[in-house]
Amino acid sequence: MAHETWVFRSRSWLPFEIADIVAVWHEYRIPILLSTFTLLMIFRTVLHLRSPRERIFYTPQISPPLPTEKVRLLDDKRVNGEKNPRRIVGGLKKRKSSEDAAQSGVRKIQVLVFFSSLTGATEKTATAFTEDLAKSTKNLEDSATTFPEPQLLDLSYIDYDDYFITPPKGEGGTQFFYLLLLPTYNIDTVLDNFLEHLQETHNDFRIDTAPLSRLLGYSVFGFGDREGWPTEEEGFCSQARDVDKWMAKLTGRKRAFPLGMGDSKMNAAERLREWMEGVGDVLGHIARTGGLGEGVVGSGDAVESDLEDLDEEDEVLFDEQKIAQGKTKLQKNDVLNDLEDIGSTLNKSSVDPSEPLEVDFTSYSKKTRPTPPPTVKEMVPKNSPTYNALTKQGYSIVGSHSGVKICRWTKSALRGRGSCYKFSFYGIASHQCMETTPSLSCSNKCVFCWRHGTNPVGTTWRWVVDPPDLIFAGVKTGHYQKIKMMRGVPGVRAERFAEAMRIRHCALSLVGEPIFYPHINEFTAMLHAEHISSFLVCNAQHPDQLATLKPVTQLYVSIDASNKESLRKIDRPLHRDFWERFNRCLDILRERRFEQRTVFRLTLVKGFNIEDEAEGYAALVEKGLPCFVEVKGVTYCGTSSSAGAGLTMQNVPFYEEVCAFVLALNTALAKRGLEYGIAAEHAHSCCILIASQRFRKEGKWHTRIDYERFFECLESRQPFRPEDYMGPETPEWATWGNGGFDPRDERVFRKGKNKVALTESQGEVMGE
Ligand SMILES: Cc1cc2nc3c(=O)[nH]c(=O)nc-3n(C[C@H](O)[C@H](O)[C@H](O)COP(=O)(O)O)c2cc1C
Ligand code: SF4
Repeated sequence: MAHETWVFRSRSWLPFEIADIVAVWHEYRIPILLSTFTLLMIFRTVLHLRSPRERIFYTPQISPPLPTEKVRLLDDKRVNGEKNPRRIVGGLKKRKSSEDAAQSGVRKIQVLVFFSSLTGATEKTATAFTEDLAKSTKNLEDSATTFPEPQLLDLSYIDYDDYFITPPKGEGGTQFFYLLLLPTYNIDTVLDNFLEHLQETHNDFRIDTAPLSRLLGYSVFGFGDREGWPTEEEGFCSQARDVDKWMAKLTGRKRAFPLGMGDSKMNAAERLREWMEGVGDVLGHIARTGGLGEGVVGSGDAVESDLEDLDEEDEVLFDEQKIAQGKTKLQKNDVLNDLEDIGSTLNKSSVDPSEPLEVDFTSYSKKTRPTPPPTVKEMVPKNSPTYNALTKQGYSIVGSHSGVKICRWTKSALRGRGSCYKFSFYGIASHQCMETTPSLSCSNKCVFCWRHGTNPVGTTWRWVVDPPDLIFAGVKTGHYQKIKMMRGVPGVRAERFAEAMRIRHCALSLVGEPIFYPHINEFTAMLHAEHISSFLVCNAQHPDQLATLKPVTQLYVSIDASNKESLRKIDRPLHRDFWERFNRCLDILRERRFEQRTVFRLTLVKGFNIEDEAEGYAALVEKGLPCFVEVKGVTYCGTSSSAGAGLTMQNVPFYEEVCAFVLALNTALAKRGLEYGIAAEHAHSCCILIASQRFRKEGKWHTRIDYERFFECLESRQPFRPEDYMGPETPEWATWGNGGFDPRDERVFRKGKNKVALTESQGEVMGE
């Protein structure tokens, strides 16, 4: 009854009956339920997509920094080097990104110094190091960048997952930079676990192979003991080297500075100081630019033979842009294309028609002499094929007619793999040598010239002349830039890298003819003012310029043949009076032999200038009386131009053939009563040195140079003789009969080369 009353009452004010609703529900409930469910799903999806995604790994916030002691107390799980199960935790967490920092306009760079120590030496050093670092990073701060105090973290106490699976999440978009100071132990220590962790992380298929790529960079310094482990092969600093390798992989090759290594009983403090300076420079660069900067495998040298030695995984590429673009190895190789290939890609028809034609003003009659072009143009304009070809080959073009490039020996020396023959003969450390030219143009087209086809030729200067200070500053910048690019290359030694940041020698011989440049004397004066020695090579075709050249440390003329016909065939000179010019240059050299060290450089090409020419060369030596005669086998480069000149591998002499020639020349010189002798050799680059007896004292050769003495002599403004800056005795290993390879360096044979078919020297490509 009560129910009826309620129904009745409802009826009185509702517009429809409840029974109707029930009926509707029964009829439409399935579509209603389905549409409600669909709407809910859409709503949920929209919400999900709009909220920021988070990676599944959890790592704690790291700011404010935890002192080492606290870290130790919080986590003593690893005290005995025990390995804990890997923790991978899921969950949605909003992460602060580095964009926050960008938004606030201030970049925060947190340096974390990791160390490990068993007997306490590394811990002590790392503590002092971190304190010093705190001071030096403060000096790098400006309104746009701050460096929170570097943190010192003991690898025995931290949880690796917090730092070595992904970088920690810093507050306010803090970015991280890792430094690792590590001893090496050939017994089981925490470092074995650490290395295992790095390796596992790299190989874990659930994790990105480079999960630490968000780091700004990293660098490792190793402590070892050379007394027990004298060489790297025997285990010197082996664990630091391994960590360095794994970190390269995990960070996506962000080795910010080369691995440093120090002998804790001998030189660790000094090596660490150099390494710290280098790391400081890199941090400064990051503070200024936000990144590690440009860099490619090697230096971009077209003759990048070293590349073959690099494990592909070890290659280092700093250029973030390139990484972002995902450049393939193929593309990179394309950039580093071989000189040879580039030479051939520059087909003859690609000569820039806008460039003035070569004109030999010296040999036209007045009547037929064409009028010179009215406007003075640039020798190598930026939009010319020559510019593109040269830059592709790894040259940095400075101004409009100068170039700089680091040679393969410079790179080899940076990696402790030997310097060029000039170290054996004259004490030039290749990693401190800059190869450059103030004139990319030349007046010969030598058959063996591997730059032929890409460099401009001409007999007179008819281009814009750049001021010497512009060239000097530009080539130094270009050289240092290329050295810096090497800092992430595996095997580069920190101490050599640090030394390389001070140029001590300049080889003016790269390509073209340096004395062609009208201000060559001002340019060499600038080198000397900075105590950079000068080795200048000229092609014996510009006697007037040679006559006015001021003393350089060592003056070369290229002697590519012993007679006129042979010279025409091999040098293919543009000057019609080339033989007269050549002879005048020899006369000038003879006059100069008591003012500076003079050198004949002979490049032997089998089938062109070796056979039966020893006598002819002896006659030339008698004419020029150089202090030294460098004899070198030609290097085959396989360019289309050399092939076009009929040059093949058959024209490359074996080292034994070069030795036989040198013996014949030595005999021919003795027959003429000339006082010379075979002083030194560098079999590795197929090069032998004949020296005047003026450079022999008490039965020992003194072919090396006292560079500081040279500058003293120069600065005294008094006349001086080459003997005045004669250096110490030529080292035993460099003298004739001993091969000439510095025993302190590691000898590396190029992979895939058939050592039976090629001599070492044939397999190597000379830097110049
Ligand atoms: C048992 C033992 C093994 C070592 N093994 C190596 C080694 O394989 N290679 C190396 O270069 N140094 C080796 N060392 C030298 C240490 O790495 C070096 O003394 C280091 O400075 C020690 O640092 P720490 O005092 O921080 O532990 C070894 C030293 C010891 C005591
Ligand atoms: S090859 Fe030439 S440029 Fe290279 S290190 Fe030797 S002298 Fe210097």
